[in-house]
Amino acid sequence: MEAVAALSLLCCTIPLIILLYLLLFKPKHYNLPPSPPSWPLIGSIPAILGSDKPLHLTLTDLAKTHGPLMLVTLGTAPTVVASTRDAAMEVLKSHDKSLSGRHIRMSFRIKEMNKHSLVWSNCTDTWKLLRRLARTEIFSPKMLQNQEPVRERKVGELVEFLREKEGKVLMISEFVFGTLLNILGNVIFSKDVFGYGEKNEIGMQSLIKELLVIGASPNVAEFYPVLEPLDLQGLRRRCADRVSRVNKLWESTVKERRISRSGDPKDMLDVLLDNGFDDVQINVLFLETFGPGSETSSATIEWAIAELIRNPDKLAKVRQELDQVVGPTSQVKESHIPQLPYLQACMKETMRLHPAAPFLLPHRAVETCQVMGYTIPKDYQLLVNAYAIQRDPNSWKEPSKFMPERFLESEADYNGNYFDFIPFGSGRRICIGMPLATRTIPLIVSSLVHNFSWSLPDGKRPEELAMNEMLSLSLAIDPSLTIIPKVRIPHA
Ligand code: HEM
Repeated sequence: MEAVAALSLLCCTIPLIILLYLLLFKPKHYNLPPSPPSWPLIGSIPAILGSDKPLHLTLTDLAKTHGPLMLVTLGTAPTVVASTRDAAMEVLKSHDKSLSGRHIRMSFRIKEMNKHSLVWSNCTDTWKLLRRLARTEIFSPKMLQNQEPVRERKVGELVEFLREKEGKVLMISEFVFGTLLNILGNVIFSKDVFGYGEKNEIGMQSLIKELLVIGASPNVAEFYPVLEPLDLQGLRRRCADRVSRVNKLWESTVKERRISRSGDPKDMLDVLLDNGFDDVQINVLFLETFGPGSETSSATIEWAIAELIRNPDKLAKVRQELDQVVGPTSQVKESHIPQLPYLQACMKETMRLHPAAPFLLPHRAVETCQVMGYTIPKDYQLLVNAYAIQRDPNSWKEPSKFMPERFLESEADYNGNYFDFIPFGSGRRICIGMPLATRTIPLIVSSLVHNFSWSLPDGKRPEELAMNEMLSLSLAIDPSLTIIPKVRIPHA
């Protein structure tokens, strides 16, 4: 009797469980993009872990088998990856609005922050206001021009510091990162935040670096979103701690400016105060300028120097152009950059081969939509594989080679209209810092090339320089570049 009852219970509950599963988890009638083999609960993790390569290379390889739009389920988290120019155009142009949401990284899900975030929020009215302020005021041509002498001064300080280190082995990214923080500090609130030497250091560099490292650490909740509230690895808690410590570093600056604000806006803080932003909003926006602005630019500069060292003939061409346009004993100014086409081609070629954000920032479908004949259900995460696109042999001749010349005759620019080349993204979420980055990065690289010749430690030859990639929040060279400066231009 009991057996019969148990059997009937089982017969009733199994279909119920299947029905619930299909209703809750299985999108019906969806023609989802092709996927590598996927199993319940683990998804395509074996296909990803089976490769010993970093994620951007594994996904580039998988796309060769599964196509330009592929579905990769990591644990239980479905992610659609777009890996060709046409797929990127569909995601970032044709379906820009539907796919413009953000998938917030689990470690950055700090309530107070995300509410006011520019980077992680959907395209809300506040986000639109912030983008407008960024375009028309904070990074407007007028503001950038007004701040030009400060940026040149900050790069001059870097050059002076490096002169004193002539003949020493240096990890160049450390000082470039500090210089970028100072440039950003002056864009944000007209102050330096990094000192070349321990006694001048206020701790901003280490806090920002720690925050980026913690944020980039693998978080099990990315694979099993249901675990997110538990913060099992304590990553969100540690991020929140660094955020509150870094906020304290500019607390008094904001307070003083609230009392003494007057005249035309001269930096980001003035613009935010003029538009009625409160302290919490200001903290979030400062952090979202220091964070994405420093790490991406620093990685790009390091790659550019590494490529030029590895390619002495290209380095010689950059030097020759600088000697002609700037003069052999003068310092580079931002106003020289438009007259330096070969340098600009080197910058583009660096960002093509080594995009600092190889998947852009993660997008999210805000509504279900059809892309290239496949369905992308609401809330699915989307990655645009800029790394694969910018090395696609269908678009680029000898795609793995550093050939700046290819950009001399090309129309390709950073503006997101040329879908083979999207280091800053495209569409409504295109990088807001692009006008600043495209001034600062060539200024720093050209100043380093013009003022110094560089050699590698231990007598290593240029062709022996390893160009291994490491993907954390940005795509970085691994190990960090160490070089020895030799002064070319005596004191100006
Ligand atoms: C080499 C330098 C840089 C690169 C390669 C870069 C790249 C990117 C990319 C790929 C995106 C995402 C686009 C998308 O999701 O479709 C982005 C977004 C963003 N970037 Fe940059 N970036 C750089 C420098 C900067 C700088 C200097 C700042 C600030 C001063 C900045 C601030 C931001 C912000 C706030 C966003 C989020 C925009 C939004 O979601 O609406 N970036 N950047």
